[in-house]
Amino acid sequence: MGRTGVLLLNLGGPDSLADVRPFLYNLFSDPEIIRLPFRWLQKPLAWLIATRRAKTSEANYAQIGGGSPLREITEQQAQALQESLAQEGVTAKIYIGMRYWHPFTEAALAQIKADGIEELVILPLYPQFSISTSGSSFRLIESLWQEDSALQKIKYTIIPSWFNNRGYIQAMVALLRQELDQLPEPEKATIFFSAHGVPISYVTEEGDPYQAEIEACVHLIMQTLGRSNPHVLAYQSRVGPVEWLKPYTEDVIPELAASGVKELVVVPISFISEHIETLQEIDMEYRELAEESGIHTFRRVPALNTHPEFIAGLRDLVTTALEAPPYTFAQVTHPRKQFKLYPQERWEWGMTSAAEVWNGRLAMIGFIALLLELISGQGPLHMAGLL
Ligand SMILES: C=CC1=C(C)c2cc3[nH]c(cc4nc(cc5[nH]c(cc1n2)c(C)c5CCC(=O)O)C(CCC(=O)O)=C4C)c(C)c3C=C
Ligand SMILES: [Fe+2]
Repeated sequence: MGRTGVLLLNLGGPDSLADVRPFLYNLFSDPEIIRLPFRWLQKPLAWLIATRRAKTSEANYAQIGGGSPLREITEQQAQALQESLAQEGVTAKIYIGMRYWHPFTEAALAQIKADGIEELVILPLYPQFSISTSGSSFRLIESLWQEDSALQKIKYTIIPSWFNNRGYIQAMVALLRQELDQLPEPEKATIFFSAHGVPISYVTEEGDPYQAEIEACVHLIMQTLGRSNPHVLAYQSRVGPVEWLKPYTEDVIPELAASGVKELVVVPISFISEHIETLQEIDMEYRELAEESGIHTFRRVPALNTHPEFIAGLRDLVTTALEAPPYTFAQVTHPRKQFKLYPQERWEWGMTSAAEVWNGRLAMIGFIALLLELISGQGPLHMAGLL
């Protein structure tokens, strides 16, 4: 076996409050996060949204100590994974590639080349695949691969998602059980699975398997738990005006309270590390909402971080991937329809479906603007003397 490396992928988070705005700019510059018909619009719009959002986002990060703990926790996970692999006789160097903040994926790949890695396992730290997370990182790595002959010499394999991994499920269940058992009547509490949302169009139009993998994961956790607690699944962290996967966490909490639920145990389902969406959004915002709505017990299952069963699960994923035939970028396709899940459909001139949609939207905007101008008697066409 040649020199082996494992590349852990994650989203990244600001290390300090000063990093929040540039981090948001990087995030919104990604076409997998905001989809626009014209590439040239992406950066100016990213700048605008990052600038508008920075204040709220900074205040949220200030509430959790002034930055994201994601980098530190990921480093601990990398260390634990390296040790666990070594115990199984596998010598591997672990690299961290964040998508939107340090240590960036580009820097990790440069180090992988410098270290002369010959065999690489690419492991996203997202249990469920989404075009917006693992897909975005795969797209970036594939494009870097295509333009670099040194990278092309590395034998690589991808693990697209691992929501059904044994160690992961068992660790989730162990933590959930621990939390339930601290209640006077553990079997009565409602288990509330809260997943990070994505725009619904990713699932319905682009074929993102994210929702199906989240639902399958919830099913596996409940099956392994083997208890009859009532449970619900909802989606949190919505950004922007478009419709996201439903139901929304902030709607379901008061609905449950209104139906008489008094005890909630929240399971953050799409996150394996503590970060802003667990420490601030769930622990502060949703807790307050729950208490205001009349829920008297609100507990949150901790994120996995370096839970030993979870790390053992990651180790098994790596060792299995090293033994199996390589799984390549080209194989990350829609589970049933066999089209590639990333890169997203790019804007193409001509009679494409994207062109039809955008022509339709622009025509509607133009029609409404004309109508408003005719009703109000004011507007650019009047100014130009055309009306
Ligand atoms: C499964 C995990 C995640 C999915 C799916 C996801 C999609 C997604 N996220 C945004 C917008 C934001 N995400 C932000 C931070 C953030 N998101 C995830 C995970 C998923 N995102 C992580 C791990 C983090 C980092 C958290 C940290 O501790 O720093 C942010 C910034 C924070 C904030 O201002 O709220 C934004 C914005 C979109 C639009 C999206 C799908 C299209
Ligand atoms: Fe996010």
